[in-house]
Amino acid sequence: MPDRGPLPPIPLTVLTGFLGAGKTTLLNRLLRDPALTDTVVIVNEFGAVGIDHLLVEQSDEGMVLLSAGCLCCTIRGDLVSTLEDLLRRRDNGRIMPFRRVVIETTGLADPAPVLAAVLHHPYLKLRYGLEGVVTVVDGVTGLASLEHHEEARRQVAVAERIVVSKSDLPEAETVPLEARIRALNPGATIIRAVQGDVPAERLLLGGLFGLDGKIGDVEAWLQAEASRPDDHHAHDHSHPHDGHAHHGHGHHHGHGHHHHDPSRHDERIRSLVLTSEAPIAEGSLDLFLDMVRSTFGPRILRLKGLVRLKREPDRPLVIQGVRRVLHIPTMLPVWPDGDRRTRIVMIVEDVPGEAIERMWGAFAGIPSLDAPDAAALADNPLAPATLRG
Ligand SMILES: Nc1nc2c(ncn2[C@@H]2O[C@H](COP(=O)(O)OP(=O)(O)OP(=O)(O)O)[C@@H](O)[C@H]2O)c(=O)[nH]1
Repeated sequence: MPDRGPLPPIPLTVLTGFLGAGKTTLLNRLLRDPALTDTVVIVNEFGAVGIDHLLVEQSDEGMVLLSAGCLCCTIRGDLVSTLEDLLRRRDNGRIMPFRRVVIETTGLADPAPVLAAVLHHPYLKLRYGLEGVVTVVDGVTGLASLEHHEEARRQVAVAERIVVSKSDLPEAETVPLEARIRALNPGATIIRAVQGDVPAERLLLGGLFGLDGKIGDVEAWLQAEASRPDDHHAHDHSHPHDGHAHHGHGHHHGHGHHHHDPSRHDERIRSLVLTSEAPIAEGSLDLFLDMVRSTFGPRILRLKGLVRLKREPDRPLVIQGVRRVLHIPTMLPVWPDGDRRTRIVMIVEDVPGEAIERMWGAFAGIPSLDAPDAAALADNPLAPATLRG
Protein backbone atom coordinates (compact mmCIF):
# COMPACT_ATOMS: atom_id res chain seq x y z
CA MET A 1 0.00 0.00 0.00
CA PRO A 2 1.45 3.45 -0.88
CA ASP A 3 2.31 5.61 2.08
CA ARG A 4 -0.45 8.15 2.40
CA GLY A 5 0.40 9.27 5.91
CA PRO A 6 -2.01 8.64 8.73
CA LEU A 7 -5.41 7.56 7.55
CA PRO A 8 -8.35 9.56 8.80
CA PRO A 9 -10.06 7.71 11.64
CA ILE A 10 -13.18 5.78 10.75
CA PRO A 11 -16.18 7.14 12.65
CA LEU A 12 -17.56 4.64 15.10
CA THR A 13 -20.74 4.83 17.12
CA VAL A 14 -21.80 2.59 19.97
CA LEU A 15 -25.53 1.96 20.08
CA THR A 16 -26.70 0.66 23.39
CA GLY A 17 -29.83 0.46 25.53
CA PHE A 18 -31.41 -2.08 27.83
CA LEU A 19 -33.16 -5.22 26.62
CA GLY A 20 -35.92 -4.49 24.15
CA ALA A 21 -35.53 -0.71 24.33
CA GLY A 22 -35.67 -0.35 20.56
CA LYS A 23 -32.05 -0.50 19.35
CA THR A 24 -32.72 -2.70 16.34
CA THR A 25 -35.78 -0.68 15.38
CA LEU A 26 -33.71 2.50 15.47
CA LEU A 27 -30.87 0.88 13.56
CA ASN A 28 -33.19 -0.35 10.82
CA ARG A 29 -34.45 3.19 10.36
CA LEU A 30 -31.00 4.72 10.40
CA LEU A 31 -29.61 2.32 7.84
CA ARG A 32 -32.18 3.50 5.32
CA ASP A 33 -30.71 6.98 5.52
CA PRO A 34 -28.49 7.66 2.48
CA ALA A 35 -25.99 9.38 4.75
CA LEU A 36 -25.20 5.98 6.20
CA THR A 37 -24.36 3.98 3.11
CA ASP A 38 -21.16 1.98 3.52
CA THR A 39 -21.78 1.42 7.20
CA VAL A 40 -20.68 -1.79 8.87
CA VAL A 41 -22.89 -2.91 11.70
CA ILE A 42 -21.57 -5.16 14.44
CA VAL A 43 -24.35 -6.89 16.32
CA ASN A 44 -23.80 -8.74 19.53
CA GLU A 45 -26.32 -11.31 20.58
CA PHE A 46 -27.22 -12.78 23.90
CA GLY A 47 -28.61 -16.26 23.80
CA ALA A 48 -27.56 -19.59 22.42
CA VAL A 49 -29.65 -19.28 19.27
CA GLY A 50 -29.17 -15.88 17.74
CA ILE A 51 -32.13 -14.37 15.99
CA ASP A 52 -31.26 -10.70 16.30
CA HIS A 53 -29.30 -10.65 13.08
CA LEU A 54 -32.33 -12.03 11.27
CA LEU A 55 -34.29 -8.99 12.33
CA VAL A 56 -31.79 -6.35 11.20
CA GLU A 57 -32.69 -5.37 7.66
CA GLN A 58 -29.31 -5.20 6.06
CA SER A 59 -27.39 -7.14 3.50
CA ASP A 60 -24.97 -9.66 4.88
CA GLU A 61 -21.86 -7.92 3.64
CA GLY A 62 -22.42 -4.94 5.85
CA MET A 63 -23.05 -6.95 8.92
CA VAL A 64 -20.85 -8.72 11.39
CA LEU A 65 -22.26 -10.95 14.01
CA LEU A 66 -20.46 -11.42 17.27
CA SER A 67 -21.04 -14.72 18.92
CA ALA A 68 -23.09 -14.86 22.04
CA GLY A 69 -20.89 -14.36 25.00
CA CYS A 70 -20.84 -13.60 28.63
CA LEU A 71 -21.55 -10.07 29.41
CA CYS A 72 -18.34 -8.08 29.41
CA CYS A 73 -15.19 -10.04 28.91
CA THR A 74 -15.94 -12.15 25.90
CA ILE A 75 -17.68 -9.25 24.29
CA ARG A 76 -14.56 -7.22 24.56
CA GLY A 77 -12.25 -9.94 23.34
CA ASP A 78 -14.48 -10.69 20.38
CA LEU A 79 -15.01 -7.06 19.66
CA VAL A 80 -11.31 -6.22 19.55
CA SER A 81 -10.57 -9.04 17.14
CA THR A 82 -13.57 -8.15 15.01
CA LEU A 83 -12.53 -4.53 14.74
CA GLU A 84 -8.95 -5.56 13.92
CA ASP A 85 -10.13 -8.04 11.38
CA LEU A 86 -12.36 -5.49 9.67
CA LEU A 87 -9.42 -3.13 9.25
CA ARG A 88 -7.24 -5.88 7.87
CA ARG A 89 -9.82 -6.88 5.31
CA ARG A 90 -10.53 -3.28 4.39
CA ASP A 91 -6.82 -2.50 3.96
CA ASN A 92 -6.40 -5.60 1.77
CA GLY A 93 -9.35 -4.58 -0.35
CA ARG A 94 -11.21 -7.75 0.55
CA ILE A 95 -14.28 -5.85 1.74
CA MET A 96 -15.82 -2.56 0.72
CA PRO A 97 -14.00 0.48 2.07
CA PHE A 98 -16.63 1.06 4.70
CA ARG A 99 -16.92 4.60 5.98
CA ARG A 100 -18.52 4.07 9.34
CA VAL A 101 -19.02 1.43 12.01
CA VAL A 102 -21.95 1.04 14.35
CA ILE A 103 -21.70 -1.41 17.23
CA GLU A 104 -25.02 -2.54 18.64
CA THR A 105 -24.39 -4.00 22.08
CA THR A 106 -26.61 -6.50 23.82
CA GLY A 107 -29.14 -4.99 26.14
CA LEU A 108 -27.30 -6.41 29.13
CA ALA A 109 -23.92 -5.04 28.18
CA ASP A 110 -21.97 -2.84 30.49
CA PRO A 111 -20.86 -0.22 27.98
CA ALA A 112 -17.57 0.59 29.75
CA PRO A 113 -15.55 -2.38 28.43
CA VAL A 114 -16.87 -1.80 24.94
CA LEU A 115 -15.83 1.85 25.04
CA ALA A 116 -12.49 1.01 26.62
CA ALA A 117 -11.76 -1.44 23.82
CA VAL A 118 -11.97 1.38 21.31
CA LEU A 119 -10.56 4.23 23.39
CA HIS A 120 -7.52 2.51 24.86
CA HIS A 121 -6.42 -0.08 22.35
CA PRO A 122 -3.10 1.18 20.96
CA TYR A 123 -3.94 0.50 17.33
CA LEU A 124 -7.71 0.65 17.21
CA LYS A 125 -7.75 4.06 18.82
CA LEU A 126 -5.71 5.40 15.89
CA ARG A 127 -7.88 3.90 13.19
CA TYR A 128 -11.34 4.37 14.68
CA GLY A 129 -12.73 7.61 16.06
CA LEU A 130 -15.42 7.13 18.69
CA GLU A 131 -18.04 9.66 17.69
CA GLY A 132 -20.25 8.93 20.57
CA VAL A 133 -22.65 6.68 22.36
CA VAL A 134 -26.32 6.58 21.47
CA THR A 135 -28.47 5.00 24.16
CA VAL A 136 -32.06 3.97 23.61
CA VAL A 137 -34.28 4.00 26.69
CA ASP A 138 -37.61 2.19 26.63
CA GLY A 139 -40.36 4.76 27.20
CA VAL A 140 -42.53 2.15 28.92
CA THR A 141 -40.18 -0.08 30.91
CA GLY A 142 -37.22 2.29 31.13
CA LEU A 143 -37.85 3.41 34.71
CA ALA A 144 -38.00 -0.18 35.92
CA SER A 145 -34.75 -1.06 34.17
CA LEU A 146 -32.98 1.99 35.52
CA GLU A 147 -34.23 1.13 38.98
CA HIS A 148 -33.11 -2.50 38.95
CA HIS A 149 -30.12 -2.74 36.65
CA GLU A 150 -26.76 -1.08 37.02
CA GLU A 151 -26.01 -1.79 33.35
CA ALA A 152 -29.03 0.27 32.32
CA ARG A 153 -27.84 3.19 34.45
CA ARG A 154 -24.37 3.01 32.99
CA GLN A 155 -25.72 2.91 29.46
CA VAL A 156 -27.53 6.16 30.11
CA ALA A 157 -24.63 7.80 31.95
CA VAL A 158 -22.09 7.31 29.16
CA ALA A 159 -24.27 8.56 26.29
CA GLU A 160 -23.92 11.65 24.11
CA ARG A 161 -27.43 11.18 22.80
CA ILE A 162 -30.36 9.42 24.38
CA VAL A 163 -33.39 8.27 22.45
CA VAL A 164 -36.55 7.71 24.46
CA SER A 165 -38.54 5.17 22.47
CA LYS A 166 -42.19 4.12 22.43
CA SER A 167 -43.55 7.54 23.35
CA ASP A 168 -46.56 6.62 21.18
CA LEU A 169 -47.74 3.97 23.65
CA PRO A 170 -50.31 4.98 26.28
CA GLU A 171 -48.27 3.28 29.04
CA ALA A 172 -45.24 5.46 28.29
CA GLU A 173 -43.91 7.34 31.30
CA THR A 174 -41.95 9.87 29.36
CA VAL A 175 -41.87 12.80 31.79
CA PRO A 176 -40.66 11.05 34.97
CA LEU A 177 -38.38 8.93 32.83
CA GLU A 178 -36.70 11.95 31.33
CA ALA A 179 -36.16 13.43 34.78
CA ARG A 180 -34.45 10.22 35.85
CA ILE A 181 -32.31 10.26 32.72
CA ARG A 182 -31.29 13.88 33.38
CA ALA A 183 -30.08 12.97 36.85
CA LEU A 184 -27.88 10.24 35.41
CA ASN A 185 -26.63 12.31 32.52
CA PRO A 186 -27.01 16.09 32.74
CA GLY A 187 -25.34 16.83 29.40
CA ALA A 188 -26.85 14.42 26.90
CA THR A 189 -29.30 15.41 24.20
CA ILE A 190 -32.61 13.63 24.79
CA ILE A 191 -34.70 12.83 21.73
CA ARG A 192 -38.16 11.26 21.79
CA ALA A 193 -38.79 8.76 19.05
CA VAL A 194 -41.55 6.63 17.67
CA GLN A 195 -40.35 3.53 15.86
CA GLY A 196 -36.86 4.95 15.60
CA ASP A 197 -37.86 7.93 13.50
CA VAL A 198 -34.81 10.09 14.18
CA PRO A 199 -32.78 11.55 11.31
CA ALA A 200 -29.28 10.09 11.15
CA GLU A 201 -27.59 13.44 11.45
CA ARG A 202 -29.16 14.05 14.83
CA LEU A 203 -27.70 10.83 16.17
CA LEU A 204 -24.55 9.85 14.44
CA LEU A 205 -22.92 12.45 12.31
CA GLY A 206 -20.25 14.64 13.82
CA GLY A 207 -19.31 14.96 17.42
CA LEU A 208 -16.78 13.21 19.55
CA PHE A 209 -17.12 11.08 22.62
CA GLY A 210 -16.14 13.05 25.72
CA LEU A 211 -16.66 13.32 29.44
CA ASP A 212 -18.12 16.83 29.51
CA GLY A 213 -21.60 16.96 30.95
CA LYS A 214 -21.35 13.44 32.35
CA ILE A 215 -21.35 12.37 35.96
CA GLY A 216 -17.91 11.66 37.45
CA ASP A 217 -18.55 7.93 37.60
CA VAL A 218 -18.13 7.65 33.86
CA GLU A 219 -14.46 8.58 33.97
CA ALA A 220 -13.92 6.18 36.87
CA TRP A 221 -15.53 3.29 34.98
CA LEU A 222 -13.38 3.89 31.94
CA GLN A 223 -10.25 4.14 34.05
CA ALA A 224 -11.11 0.92 35.80
CA GLU A 225 -11.36 -0.76 32.41
CA ALA A 226 -8.07 0.72 31.23
CA SER A 227 -6.26 -0.71 34.23
CA ARG A 228 -7.75 -4.15 34.05
CA PRO A 229 -5.14 -6.88 33.94
CA ASP A 230 -6.72 -8.27 30.81
CA ASP A 231 -6.51 -5.02 28.96
CA HIS A 232 -4.95 -4.03 25.67
CA HIS A 233 -1.52 -5.57 26.22
CA ALA A 234 -3.09 -8.92 25.70
CA HIS A 235 -4.56 -7.68 22.47
CA ASP A 236 -1.49 -6.04 20.94
CA HIS A 237 -0.99 -9.05 18.75
CA SER A 238 -3.66 -10.95 17.01
CA HIS A 239 -4.65 -14.31 18.40
CA PRO A 240 -6.98 -17.06 17.42
CA HIS A 241 -10.65 -16.66 18.10
CA ASP A 242 -11.06 -19.94 19.80
CA GLY A 243 -9.10 -18.79 22.81
CA HIS A 244 -11.68 -16.25 23.76
CA ALA A 245 -14.49 -18.26 25.11
CA HIS A 246 -12.32 -19.80 27.73
CA HIS A 247 -10.34 -16.79 28.52
CA GLY A 248 -13.45 -14.72 28.76
CA HIS A 249 -15.11 -17.05 31.08
CA GLY A 250 -12.27 -17.72 33.45
CA HIS A 251 -11.73 -14.06 33.71
CA HIS A 252 -15.36 -13.32 34.12
CA HIS A 253 -15.47 -14.34 37.72
CA GLY A 254 -12.10 -12.85 38.50
CA HIS A 255 -13.00 -9.29 37.80
CA GLY A 256 -15.37 -8.56 40.58
CA HIS A 257 -13.26 -5.56 41.46
CA HIS A 258 -13.97 -1.83 41.44
CA HIS A 259 -17.38 -1.43 39.97
CA HIS A 260 -18.38 -5.05 39.80
CA ASP A 261 -20.35 -6.68 42.45
CA PRO A 262 -19.52 -10.28 41.56
CA SER A 263 -22.97 -11.55 42.40
CA ARG A 264 -24.46 -9.14 39.95
CA HIS A 265 -22.87 -10.86 37.05
CA ASP A 266 -25.45 -12.71 37.01
CA GLU A 267 -26.38 -16.26 37.58
CA ARG A 268 -29.78 -14.76 38.22
CA ILE A 269 -30.12 -13.73 34.61
CA ARG A 270 -30.14 -16.44 32.00
CA SER A 271 -31.29 -16.95 28.49
CA LEU A 272 -33.22 -19.89 27.23
CA VAL A 273 -34.40 -21.00 23.84
CA LEU A 274 -37.68 -22.71 23.11
CA THR A 275 -38.03 -24.47 19.81
CA SER A 276 -40.60 -26.53 18.00
CA GLU A 277 -40.58 -28.31 14.66
CA ALA A 278 -44.34 -28.57 14.40
CA PRO A 279 -46.40 -25.50 13.56
CA ILE A 280 -48.26 -24.14 16.55
CA ALA A 281 -51.91 -23.09 16.78
CA GLU A 282 -52.38 -19.40 17.36
CA GLY A 283 -54.59 -20.06 20.38
CA SER A 284 -51.89 -22.18 22.01
CA LEU A 285 -49.32 -19.48 21.43
CA ASP A 286 -51.57 -16.86 23.00
CA LEU A 287 -52.24 -19.08 26.00
CA PHE A 288 -48.57 -19.77 26.44
CA LEU A 289 -47.65 -16.07 26.29
CA ASP A 290 -50.46 -15.18 28.71
CA MET A 291 -49.42 -17.82 31.15
CA VAL A 292 -45.73 -16.89 31.01
CA ARG A 293 -46.53 -13.26 31.60
CA SER A 294 -49.02 -13.81 34.37
CA THR A 295 -46.72 -16.26 36.13
CA PHE A 296 -43.39 -14.49 35.79
CA GLY A 297 -44.37 -10.92 34.87
CA PRO A 298 -41.50 -8.46 34.96
CA ARG A 299 -38.96 -11.22 35.48
CA ILE A 300 -39.24 -11.89 31.77
CA LEU A 301 -36.69 -9.26 30.85
CA ARG A 302 -36.98 -10.05 27.16
CA LEU A 303 -38.84 -12.38 24.85
CA LYS A 304 -38.25 -12.53 21.15
CA GLY A 305 -39.11 -15.15 18.65
CA LEU A 306 -39.92 -16.38 15.19
CA VAL A 307 -43.03 -18.54 15.31
CA ARG A 308 -44.33 -21.01 12.76
CA LEU A 309 -48.09 -20.80 12.97
CA LYS A 310 -50.38 -23.56 11.77
CA ARG A 311 -52.41 -21.18 9.69
CA GLU A 312 -49.39 -19.47 8.09
CA PRO A 313 -46.46 -21.90 8.14
CA ASP A 314 -44.68 -20.29 5.20
CA ARG A 315 -43.95 -17.03 6.94
CA PRO A 316 -42.74 -16.44 10.47
CA LEU A 317 -44.63 -14.44 13.02
CA VAL A 318 -42.27 -12.22 15.00
CA ILE A 319 -43.20 -11.90 18.65
CA GLN A 320 -41.57 -9.36 20.93
CA GLY A 321 -41.94 -8.78 24.64
CA VAL A 322 -40.25 -6.66 27.29
CA ARG A 323 -41.23 -7.36 30.89
CA ARG A 324 -45.04 -7.29 30.95
CA VAL A 325 -45.31 -5.53 27.62
CA LEU A 326 -46.09 -7.63 24.59
CA HIS A 327 -45.62 -5.68 21.39
CA ILE A 328 -47.89 -6.13 18.42
CA PRO A 329 -46.62 -9.17 16.50
CA THR A 330 -45.63 -8.81 12.88
CA MET A 331 -45.31 -11.24 9.99
CA LEU A 332 -42.09 -11.37 8.03
CA PRO A 333 -42.61 -11.85 4.30
CA VAL A 334 -40.41 -14.98 4.26
CA TRP A 335 -38.38 -17.11 6.63
CA PRO A 336 -35.06 -15.26 6.85
CA ASP A 337 -32.83 -18.34 6.86
CA GLY A 338 -33.09 -22.03 6.11
CA ASP A 339 -34.46 -22.81 9.54
CA ARG A 340 -38.25 -22.88 9.67
CA ARG A 341 -38.64 -23.99 13.23
CA THR A 342 -40.26 -21.86 15.85
CA ARG A 343 -37.47 -20.31 17.92
CA ILE A 344 -38.23 -18.20 20.96
CA VAL A 345 -35.41 -16.64 22.94
CA MET A 346 -36.15 -15.50 26.47
CA ILE A 347 -33.95 -13.65 28.90
CA VAL A 348 -35.24 -14.12 32.40
CA GLU A 349 -34.27 -13.12 35.90
CA ASP A 350 -34.79 -15.43 38.85
CA VAL A 351 -36.90 -17.81 36.84
CA PRO A 352 -36.16 -21.52 36.70
CA GLY A 353 -35.70 -22.30 33.02
CA GLU A 354 -37.30 -25.73 33.39
CA ALA A 355 -40.59 -24.20 34.47
CA ILE A 356 -40.84 -22.27 31.24
CA GLU A 357 -39.66 -25.20 29.18
CA ARG A 358 -42.38 -27.34 30.69
CA MET A 359 -45.04 -24.76 29.90
CA TRP A 360 -43.73 -24.54 26.36
CA GLY A 361 -43.78 -28.29 26.03
CA ALA A 362 -47.40 -28.36 27.09
CA PHE A 363 -48.54 -25.64 24.72
CA ALA A 364 -46.39 -26.49 21.75
CA GLY A 365 -47.63 -30.08 21.99
CA ILE A 366 -44.21 -31.51 22.68
CA PRO A 367 -44.75 -34.84 24.39
CA SER A 368 -43.09 -35.21 27.72
CA LEU A 369 -43.46 -37.97 30.25
CA ASP A 370 -44.37 -36.01 33.30
CA ALA A 371 -45.71 -32.76 31.88
CA PRO A 372 -49.43 -32.17 32.11
CA ASP A 373 -50.99 -31.30 28.79
CA ALA A 374 -52.05 -27.86 27.74
CA ALA A 375 -55.71 -28.34 28.50
CA ALA A 376 -54.99 -29.44 32.04
CA LEU A 377 -52.77 -26.40 32.56
CA ALA A 378 -55.19 -23.95 31.04
CA ASP A 379 -58.15 -25.31 33.01
CA ASN A 380 -56.39 -25.48 36.31
CA PRO A 381 -56.01 -22.10 37.97
CA LEU A 382 -53.37 -23.49 40.32
CA ALA A 383 -51.17 -24.78 37.56
CA PRO A 384 -48.80 -21.83 37.37
CA ALA A 385 -47.98 -22.08 41.05
CA THR A 386 -47.20 -25.77 40.82
CA LEU A 387 -44.97 -25.15 37.86
CA ARG A 388 -42.87 -22.63 39.67
CA GLY A 389 -40.76 -25.10 41.63
N1 LIG B 1 -44.98 1.16 19.80
C1 LIG B 1 -43.65 1.21 19.65
N2 LIG B 1 -42.95 0.07 19.64
C2 LIG B 1 -41.59 0.14 19.50
C3 LIG B 1 -40.91 1.38 19.36
N3 LIG B 1 -39.58 1.13 19.26
C4 LIG B 1 -39.46 -0.21 19.31
N4 LIG B 1 -40.66 -0.82 19.45
C5 LIG B 1 -40.94 -2.26 19.55
O1 LIG B 1 -40.24 -2.78 20.68
C6 LIG B 1 -39.84 -4.12 20.44
C7 LIG B 1 -38.35 -4.25 20.71
O2 LIG B 1 -37.65 -3.45 19.79
P1 LIG B 1 -36.17 -3.80 19.31
O3 LIG B 1 -35.76 -2.74 18.36
O4 LIG B 1 -36.09 -5.21 18.88
O5 LIG B 1 -35.38 -3.64 20.67
P2 LIG B 1 -33.83 -3.96 20.96
O6 LIG B 1 -33.37 -2.91 21.89
O7 LIG B 1 -33.09 -4.09 19.68
O8 LIG B 1 -33.95 -5.36 21.67
P3 LIG B 1 -32.75 -6.32 22.18
O9 LIG B 1 -31.70 -6.30 21.09
O10 LIG B 1 -33.38 -7.65 22.34
O11 LIG B 1 -32.27 -5.77 23.46
C8 LIG B 1 -40.22 -4.42 19.00
O12 LIG B 1 -41.44 -5.10 19.00
C9 LIG B 1 -40.40 -3.03 18.39
O13 LIG B 1 -41.33 -3.03 17.32
C10 LIG B 1 -41.69 2.60 19.40
O14 LIG B 1 -41.20 3.72 19.33
N5 LIG B 1 -43.05 2.44 19.55
